[in-house]
Amino acid sequence: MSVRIYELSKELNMENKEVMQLLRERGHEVKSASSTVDNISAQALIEEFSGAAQAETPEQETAEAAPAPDAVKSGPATPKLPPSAIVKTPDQIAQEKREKEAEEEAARQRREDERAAVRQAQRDAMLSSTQKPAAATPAEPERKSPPPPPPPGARRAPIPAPVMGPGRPATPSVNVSVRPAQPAVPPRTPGVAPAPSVQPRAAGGAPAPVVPPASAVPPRTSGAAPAPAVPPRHTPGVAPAPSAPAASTPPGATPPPVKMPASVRPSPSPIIPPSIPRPAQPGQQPQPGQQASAAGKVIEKEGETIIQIKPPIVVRDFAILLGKKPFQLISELMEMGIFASMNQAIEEANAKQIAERHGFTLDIRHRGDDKPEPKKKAKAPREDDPALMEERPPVVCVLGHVDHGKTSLLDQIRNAHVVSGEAGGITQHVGAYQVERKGKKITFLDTPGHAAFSKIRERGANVTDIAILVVAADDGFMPQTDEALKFARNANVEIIVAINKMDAKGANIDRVKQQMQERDLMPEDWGGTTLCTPVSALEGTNINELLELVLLQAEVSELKANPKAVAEGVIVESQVEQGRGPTATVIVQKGTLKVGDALVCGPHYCKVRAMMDEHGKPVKSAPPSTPVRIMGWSGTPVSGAVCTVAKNEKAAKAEAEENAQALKARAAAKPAVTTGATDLDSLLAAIDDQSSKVLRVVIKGDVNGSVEALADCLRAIESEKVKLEIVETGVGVITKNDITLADSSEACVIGFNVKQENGVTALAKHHGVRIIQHNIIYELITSVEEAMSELLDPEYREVKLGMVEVRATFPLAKGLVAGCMVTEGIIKRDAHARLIRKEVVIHEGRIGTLKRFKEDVNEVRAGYECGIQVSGTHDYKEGDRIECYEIHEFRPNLR
Ligand SMILES: Nc1nc2c(ncn2[C@@H]2O[C@H](COP(=O)(O)OP(=O)(O)OP(=O)(O)O)[C@@H](O)[C@H]2O)c(=O)[nH]1
Repeated sequence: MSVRIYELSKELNMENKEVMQLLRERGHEVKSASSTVDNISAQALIEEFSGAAQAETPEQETAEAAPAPDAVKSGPATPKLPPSAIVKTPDQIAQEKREKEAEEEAARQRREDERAAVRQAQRDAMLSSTQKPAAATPAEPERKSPPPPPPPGARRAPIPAPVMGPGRPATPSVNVSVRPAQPAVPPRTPGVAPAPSVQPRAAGGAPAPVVPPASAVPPRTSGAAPAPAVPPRHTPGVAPAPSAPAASTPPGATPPPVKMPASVRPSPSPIIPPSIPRPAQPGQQPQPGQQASAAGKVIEKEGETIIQIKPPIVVRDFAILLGKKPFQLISELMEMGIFASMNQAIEEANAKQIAERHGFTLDIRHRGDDKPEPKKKAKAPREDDPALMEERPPVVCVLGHVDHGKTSLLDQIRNAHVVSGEAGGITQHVGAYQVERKGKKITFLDTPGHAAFSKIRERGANVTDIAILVVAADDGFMPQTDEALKFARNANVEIIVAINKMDAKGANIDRVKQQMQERDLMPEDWGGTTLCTPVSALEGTNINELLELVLLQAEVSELKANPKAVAEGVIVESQVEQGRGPTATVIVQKGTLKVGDALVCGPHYCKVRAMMDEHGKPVKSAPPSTPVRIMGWSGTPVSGAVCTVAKNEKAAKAEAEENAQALKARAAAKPAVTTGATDLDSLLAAIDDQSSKVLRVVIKGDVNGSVEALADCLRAIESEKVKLEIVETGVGVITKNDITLADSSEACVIGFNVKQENGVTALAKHHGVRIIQHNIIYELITSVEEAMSELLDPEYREVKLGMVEVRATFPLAKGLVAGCMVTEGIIKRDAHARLIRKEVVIHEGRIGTLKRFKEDVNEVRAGYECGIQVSGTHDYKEGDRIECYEIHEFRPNLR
């Protein structure tokens, strides 16, 4: 219920202005005479002033109490209304209604503002209560404010307590004001006056000034005294004494819950429930692990004191965390040129700087930073878990100098006849085979011995566990034996030396052992650690002993792999097979490869269509150390590359495409060769380079490794006169496409150990493309060198044929003929001739006429006489000499 001011004025018999002034002094927000005031306040005013008014005008009361004479006259007496009753006209009611609606709207707005202010105040109070437990009561909303002191001279009625919501605790004393559940302060019950708000008492015991309405009070900030001009006595760490209430407690009112002298009052800590972590006191270094502020905390981690805080970093919160007083932080900020109030946020960089200055590490936790990490899936058992490892066959590589008997040895071991099938009697690519000895498998790699295949040999060494170094007993260590030893050592594989050809004439096993010793390969029987045995691949002597040594070494090395791991293998060789497409020989290194698996190897992928062993027999699965030939590749992967099993064919294809893109990008990123000449020398070199001849080639080979080896050999041809440029390399038969490519790039086709597709010869003839083919690598290299030198311009050299001496001259119809004696060599008709007189060449021409007696002849040898006529002259004299020679064309040397 509320009362209009003009009604109240009437009631009080006062001017509207006076009443409005009175109400404003009491903290009411009144705008006009039609503003309302709550019933209780109105009642208080009435009680306060009506007595005075009565005392001043007693007759007025009588007049009011007695019915008006007019009323008596005009009709029945109007019912006597209580003095506070107000009679309104319909217009007044309508006007009032409109005003009420406007008022309500304004009030609603005000309430929202107030609520926001209260929330802020509560937050502040919470912080300040944790920081300054005995701080003064927070600002109360307007309606809770005690009335202002009455004007001097005015009679005061007892001031009623502010209206409180049901169940709302009375304004608590000291620091518990914001904790509604504080049991020490009972809620106000109707009819019982609550304890008036306790105001901080100024030093000296003067009554605390009245707190102005909340709207007039700026939001309270932690550490700052509330609105009163005199701040409460307060020293950090010492709880300030609660001040006495401003007015004496009314009878029946609940006494303030905490009211003790400062000397005996306990420190604020007991008031703080144990569940609320004790904050750091301002100016006191916060202890790690202690929650210093609702906005953050200080923790100790790995010797570092870390402040964890959520943005925005408000000065007050930050000061608490730093163990500083807010004003100290504010002044520090000012020194940095930053002006911020306690409630303002500062930038993260500045906060970091300050934190570091005070020996803290600032950990700013942005939204989402605290999110718990997604739970990791249960760990799958590690592939390299020793418990999952199983024994696997050793992969053995046979290395050695050319013709020292590597293939013969393998041949003996597996009782096959590979040697006879090899072109030129040399191994030209890697074969992989598996043999069994005493129920245990051994995987063998047969590597080529020719120098051109050093790369393949190196690769062979890299994928093996044990290297058998074959040294011919009659030849000893040779350059490629040393090279093979280097590969084996680099690949960190165990070395077993097989001294082959022990049957051969001139075999000297001790000499080989001596050489082994020199190479730090001390044989076991000489007190060293290198396993070594003499063998004869030809006669099959000691082959079993050699296999025993391999198994012994494998046992010592404890070769194991997880057959259940994701399969992975190394490409030993790849090729394009007719009717099969690209195939690759792979040695499985871990896991078990199965038909249907999807593989990825660099830019190529494969859905394993079929797998075959070394005998061409199909196999369904290949456990570790098994060599298999795999069908289903998208291309020919590079030898030595690792292939892995992908989730499915789609994934393998996508990965391969990604790899291809990456390869392209890498190739594109390679710096372009600049031809810009910087000085005269380089300019000349550039001109020379441009004028130098180039042989472009398209290389086709039976297998990837051979093609690679051939390409390496061709690149190694050194010539300053002719350069070799490889346009394309490929595996498989020479196709029409190769011819077309060669034609468009003015290249020739080099085929190694491959056949031609039908129609290739005709197409090549048609386009004038040259095809150079051989099954033996070194012969092919020689042919390519010849083709290169053919590009060079021919050189011409004079070849002297003979010499004649002019003995006489004979006149003929066509002029003089020189009668000569051939003194050396041979004189040929049409040959070049030089007429020399007294060591001076007087004429050069050709032998036009050559006669023996009267007959024309083609040639006359030394010791015979002849008649010669040199074209273009008849000037012959006795004693002249005629030199006869030919001009021959020569192919210049490549180097
Ligand atoms: N006397 C004798 N001759 C052997 C023995 N082993 C191999 N040979 C001969 O040595 C020659 C070369 O044998 P290969 O097995 O082709 O030698 P390789 O080391 O495999 O040669 P590349 O394949 O070119 O690397 C052949 O003529 C063999 O007959 C042996 O134990 N005793």
